[in-house]
Amino acid sequence: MSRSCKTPRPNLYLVGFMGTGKTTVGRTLARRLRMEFIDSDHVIEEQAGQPIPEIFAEKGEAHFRGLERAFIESGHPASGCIVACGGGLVTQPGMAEALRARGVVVCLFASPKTILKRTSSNSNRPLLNVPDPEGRIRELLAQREPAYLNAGTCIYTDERPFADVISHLERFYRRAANEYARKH
Ligand SMILES: Nc1ncnc2c1ncn2[C@@H]1O[C@H](COP(=O)(O)OP(=O)(O)OP(=O)(O)O)[C@@H](O)[C@H]1O
Ligand SMILES: O=C(O)C1=C[C@@H](O)[C@@H](O)[C@H](O)C1
Ligand SMILES: [Mg+2]
Repeated sequence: MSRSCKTPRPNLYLVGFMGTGKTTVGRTLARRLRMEFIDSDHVIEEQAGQPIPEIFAEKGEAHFRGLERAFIESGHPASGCIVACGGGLVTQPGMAEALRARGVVVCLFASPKTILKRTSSNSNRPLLNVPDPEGRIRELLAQREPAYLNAGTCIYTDERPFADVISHLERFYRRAANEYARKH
């Protein structure tokens, strides 16, 4: 607990596919709840001194997944944070359990069309830098869907104003944080 004994602040982990809003939603909610905001992608880039596309190109995806695992296991504070996780982080074996042991987990969802629209304006996602990004999104989403569904409570974000997603998440977190504190 990072604030007061009356206010449990377990970490909130936001997981889900690229472009579902983990970073933007997480940053805004953290400001509102006065929690620290951390983005696993940003921490990894900072520590590696390289942007993610370069890490993928020079060291490979498996190396990047190892950095994500190290970040979760020992690279961030134990409470008081909203953690936007990289899109593939929770799909690694054992990672959903590791997140649930450390806090509240919410998965943001969106349809392939929405994801395509939200990710098309930047090239910082090496897995989508391919000739047919929509096909790649569909393929990866189908592979990953079981892992996302198993990770935690899901919130659908299609056609949903940003403010709605944030208030829904805030209500859910307040309830889940109390429950988490009772159990831990
Ligand atoms: N509910 C929403 N409605 C409209 N646009 C949204 C919504 N949520 C996020 N966006 C927009 O989608 C884009 C991608 O969002 P964001 O970078 O937060 O996704 P992400 O889940 O963190 O992706 P990644 O896994 O690649 O880091 C941003 O431009 C953001 O403003
Ligand atoms: O979905 C994924 O596998 C990824 C999502 C991004 O957040 C980055 O973590 C990276 O580009 C890989
Ligand atoms: Mg992000």
